[in-house]
Amino acid sequence: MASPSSDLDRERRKCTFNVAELTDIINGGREKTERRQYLESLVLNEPIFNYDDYYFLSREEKYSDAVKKTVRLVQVLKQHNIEDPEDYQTLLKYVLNLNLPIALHNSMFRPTIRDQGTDEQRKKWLPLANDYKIIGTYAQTELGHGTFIRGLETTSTYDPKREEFVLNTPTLTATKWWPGCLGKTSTHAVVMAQLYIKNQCYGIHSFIIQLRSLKDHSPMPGVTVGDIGNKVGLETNDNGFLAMDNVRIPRENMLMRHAQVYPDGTYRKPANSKLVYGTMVLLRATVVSESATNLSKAATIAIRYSCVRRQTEAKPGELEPQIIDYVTQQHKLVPQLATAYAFAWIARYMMSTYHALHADIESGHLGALQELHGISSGLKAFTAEMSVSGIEVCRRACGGHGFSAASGLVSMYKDRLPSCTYEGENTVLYLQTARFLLKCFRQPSITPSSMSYIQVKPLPGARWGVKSPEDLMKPILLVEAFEHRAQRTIKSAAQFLESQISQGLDTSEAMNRSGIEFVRCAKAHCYYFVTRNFFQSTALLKCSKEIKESLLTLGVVFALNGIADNSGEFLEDCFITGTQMEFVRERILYCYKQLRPNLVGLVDAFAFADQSLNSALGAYDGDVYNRLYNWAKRAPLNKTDVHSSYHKYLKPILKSKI
Ligand SMILES: CCCCCCCCCCCCCCCCCCCCCCCCCC(=O)SCCNC(=O)CCNC(=O)[C@H](O)C(C)(C)COP(=O)(O)OP(=O)(O)OC[C@H]1O[C@@H](n2cnc3c(N)ncnc32)[C@H](O)[C@@H]1OP(=O)(O)O
Ligand SMILES: Cc1cc2nc3c(=O)[nH]c(=O)nc-3n(C[C@H](O)[C@H](O)[C@H](O)COP(=O)(O)OP(=O)(O)OC[C@H]3O[C@@H](n4cnc5c(N)ncnc54)[C@H](O)[C@@H]3O)c2cc1C
Repeated sequence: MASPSSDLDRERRKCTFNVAELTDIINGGREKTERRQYLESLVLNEPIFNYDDYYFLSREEKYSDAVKKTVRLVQVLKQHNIEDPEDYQTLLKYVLNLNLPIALHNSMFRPTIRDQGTDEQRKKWLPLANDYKIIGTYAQTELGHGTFIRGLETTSTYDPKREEFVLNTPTLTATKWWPGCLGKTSTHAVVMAQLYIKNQCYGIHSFIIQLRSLKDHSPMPGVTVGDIGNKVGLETNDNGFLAMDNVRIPRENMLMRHAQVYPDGTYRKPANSKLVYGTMVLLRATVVSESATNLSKAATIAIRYSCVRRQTEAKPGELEPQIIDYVTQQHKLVPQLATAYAFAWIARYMMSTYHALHADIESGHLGALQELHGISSGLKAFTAEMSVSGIEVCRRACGGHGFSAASGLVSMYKDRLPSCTYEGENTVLYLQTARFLLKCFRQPSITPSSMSYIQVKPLPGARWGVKSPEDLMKPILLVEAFEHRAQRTIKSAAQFLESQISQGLDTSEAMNRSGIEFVRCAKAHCYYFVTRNFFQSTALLKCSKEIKESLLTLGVVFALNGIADNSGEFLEDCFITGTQMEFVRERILYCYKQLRPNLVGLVDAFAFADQSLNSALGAYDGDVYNRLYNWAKRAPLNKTDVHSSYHKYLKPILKSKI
């Protein structure tokens, strides 16, 4: 048998480009790589951030271990004056392989105060939060409602005599349920509740509530709080429940940047009622980036492993091939790698669009709200869905060892799975994007330039300009296919909706009946958007010819697999012919061959530290079998040669006479 390490060495020698150059591109430049290396150096050598036996821990031990790591992380951040959210995100992405029990503090609690608090409120709360003197979460979802925010039942009633709000959980279904870090960690929460003044309801607003004493962490009077119990994954997180019984807070604890309640109870409404949903939009944009990172990790593990794993001699006595040389294996993994790159590029687009449009909104240009919501909803759903299913493809591609916790892919899959649900259930978000697409379809004046393609009506009888398999290497033709599909499905969704209305259905019923068409067009739009962005961004890169070629070929794989997997949608109106579809399949195979020598280089370029992959199958040196064996020997069941259950249960039946 060939040595696994020499297999990876050989792969690395075959790579046609400079891996470090590609790492810089992925990180966003040499300076960013150096910053990342500096941040890594702060934590990687600390024993506390060791994850070797993490997969053996119970739920409670995992939570406790995560709290310990969190506290040390906070100390490191303070010690080195690290305050930039980008640095924090880099540490989470590349070094710390877990969901912290302060995830919601940094990703939602602080941003909500920043975006929805007045200057005075920011001045009061942010220093406390930034210094981790308080730890907060975002408590919106209830037992009875998650998607339909307007249906939340928690109440916050203004008492003008004492200038206080009184918060209540009036029913069982009003109990807050799911908020991350709520159960055991957080001392405070931004709670979303229906605002009542003088018996009139003004809808959902945000309030800061103290959950636990800052002296001994016990729940505050009137607050019932706890962990909701075990889940599929995210064992380090104490997703919680919260019920409030006449919890009084000062008037100043309502976040009043957009809407105000004056001491006498006068209410001033926000310029747009959706401003209160702003933090969710930020998190949806962040999920795009998380989806890219995690799929990159999964592809790294599965591709390295597939280069050291050998199986099935072709002829008796011959060296068994590396499993990566089976085209069926390439057909599982190369599309995941291509998707990981496509998502890394769209994540960068999403974050810069978020910052640009968020700045517009801050300066009062509220039209940007719709655009940001329309773009981020669909991309969150699309990337979460494909990333989660891609991680599972990678896991299965590792055969039996993919089922071992030591693969790192099991916990990754379980922890990423809820990204399809949290921050807006995927179907619901696709429907939101579809609404926006249809609005743009009807009203050119509100169509952002990034979506102007919607205004071009697809020509009936239009045909794809591909004449040969070689034509499929031309980005312009690939993007054209996705553009056509998106235009056609948006138009067809609009027509479907109109047909339902003309049959006499009211608007909401007609919208419901059009839901499947809506989701179809939103997905088609997202595939187009990501493909176009991939080729546009790659074309702009200043890099070696070899890197550009590899990236373009990955883009072709992403696009061609998208066409092959959704072939019905391209064949339906005869835009693509059966012969062209044969070209597509032929070219996919050709691209796999082109990319084969560079597969390890393309995953090495992500430069994940072994610690962050925490995988016996995917470590840089490829020493898979020693790692698996040594890991198994440390398993709690192997602490003694004879397990206590032998004495308790087995022994009597083994010793009993038949
Ligand atoms: C070193 C220092 C460090 C420092 C750091 C400092 C800070 C820096 C931070 C940096 C972060 C770094 C951390 C990274 C770590 C990441 C870790 C991740 C951990 C993840 C944990 C997981 C967390 C998970 C958390 C959660 O899960 S939190 C809960 C999430 N829950 C949902 O997402 C509910 C979904 N449901 C809805 O979003 C709505 O309900 C609904 C369906 C839209 C209908 O909404 P409704 O109100 O009914 O709407 P309608 O009245 O029908 O109106 C409909 C009309 O409004 C429109 N419209 C609806 N919305 C919006 C909207 N937004 N905007 C604009 N318009 C909108 C709509 O287009 C329509 O327009 P039209 O077509 O009519 O013109
Ligand atoms: C791990 C995890 C962490 C979370 N963290 C937080 C947190 O920190 N803070 C917080 O407040 N919440 C949190 N949540 C809650 C989360 O945001 C909600 O679960 C999510 O928004 C989905 O809402 P739901 O559970 O009500 O699903 P439901 O809306 O009940 O969805 C069930 C089904 O109904 C369908 N459906 C619902 N409405 C419609 C519609 N209008 N049209 C078509 N189909 C529809 C959905 O597509 C889905 O198939 C978390 C959830 C999880 C799983």
